[in-house]
Amino acid sequence: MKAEKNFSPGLDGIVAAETSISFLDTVQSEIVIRGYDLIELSKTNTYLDIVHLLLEGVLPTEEEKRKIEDELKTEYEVPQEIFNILHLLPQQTHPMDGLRTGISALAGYDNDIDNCSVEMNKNRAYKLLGKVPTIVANSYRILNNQQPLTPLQDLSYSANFFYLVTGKKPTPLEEKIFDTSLVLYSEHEMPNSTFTARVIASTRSDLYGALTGAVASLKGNLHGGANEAVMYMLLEAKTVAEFEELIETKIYKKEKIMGFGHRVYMKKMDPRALMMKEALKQLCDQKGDYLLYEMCEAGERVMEREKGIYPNLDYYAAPVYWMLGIPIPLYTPIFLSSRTVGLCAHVMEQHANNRIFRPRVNYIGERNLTSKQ
Ligand SMILES: CC(=O)SCCNC(=O)CCNC(=O)[C@H](O)C(C)(C)COP(=O)(O)OP(=O)(O)OC[C@H]1O[C@@H](n2cnc3c(N)ncnc32)[C@H](O)[C@@H]1OP(=O)(O)O
Ligand SMILES: O=C([O-])CC(=O)C(=O)O
Repeated sequence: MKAEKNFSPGLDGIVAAETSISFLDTVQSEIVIRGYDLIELSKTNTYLDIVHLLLEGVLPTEEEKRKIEDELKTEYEVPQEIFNILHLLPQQTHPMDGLRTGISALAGYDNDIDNCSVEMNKNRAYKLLGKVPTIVANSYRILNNQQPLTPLQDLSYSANFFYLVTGKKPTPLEEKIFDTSLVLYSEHEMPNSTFTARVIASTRSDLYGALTGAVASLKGNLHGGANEAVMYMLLEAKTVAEFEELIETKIYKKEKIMGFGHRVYMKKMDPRALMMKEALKQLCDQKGDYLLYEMCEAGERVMEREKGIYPNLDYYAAPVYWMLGIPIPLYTPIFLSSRTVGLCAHVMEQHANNRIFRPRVNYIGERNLTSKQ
């Protein structure tokens, strides 16, 4: 049957929204975030600057930054009932599913949930930015029979998050690199999870529901779940030669290599990956151990030679998180936590200028059947 409607599998190349939040400009090689280049921002600004930029539309003054940090600190605490729910989950539950459950349950604490005004959603976004790191870390701890950790008020936002996921206070270098990873993960135009959140929001459903859907989307290893998959793949090899062989075998078997490829960057390197590669180098310099760095570079060379495909952010974020001492099942939840701000900005924008998403299909099934014998 001839297709009657425009159809692009995976919505490849289809424009799904008008936005003033972000844009991947592949011609000028720029990740535009409210007018700024994300890569430049990651060199000079912190995650809280990006939070202010995404939610308020402008970079903050020093005083505004202090104010949002103070405000976020008042939101670190999570209702005990959320932890009680997490305690009821089977131990094999992935922390990403614990996080999905936790964010979903927070909806019940909102007394004005049907109010989707920009101001209300912005207040919710700040509350979520305070609570999500606490839920991320403690869902992992609870599911691993460890006592939940209490956030430390005397640390910066990112240092406290680092403390929650590792159980130790970061050195200045560790804090800087962890914060940079949060900046790089904060927002990226219209990936599957953001699209999911906007589709849910477009029915006038609430921010918690939109985020819950986005968590489920981001968990998949074609998307955010790739950072954990990359680390498991790296751990399969003990030497550079073994890692090269592993990648070659996977290519031979026509398997997807985690941490490579991207719908928008296609055959170019994700510029965020380069920033994390530099961070990995710094961590290796400090430790005097370059094995992971050399394995990653070797993997890059094999993929360039055999497939002409380059790393995305997850490829280098994974070994960076490993070197920082973060448990692997927390890599994707950390990505989601950082992306919370971008997702909230998109839900706010969708609610403020909404039309329900309702696409059509090319029907390729049967017609004119009859139930009568
Ligand atoms: C931060 C992030 O969320 S970034 C994404 C993280 N995800 C991953 O790293 C998972 C691995 N990568 C992939 O699966 C893909 O590159 C995606 C999902 C990111 C993009 O998918 P799409 O845009 O649909 O590209 P698609 O999967 O069609 O790939 C196009 C071609 O490149 C190949 N290809 C793409 N990525 C890879 C890869 N990682 N390993 C091997 N081959 C690949 C495909 O096999 C396909 O080849 P073919 O045309 O010969 O069949
Ligand atoms: O843009 C995408 O499709 C995936 C991605 O890199 C991200 O969400 O950071």
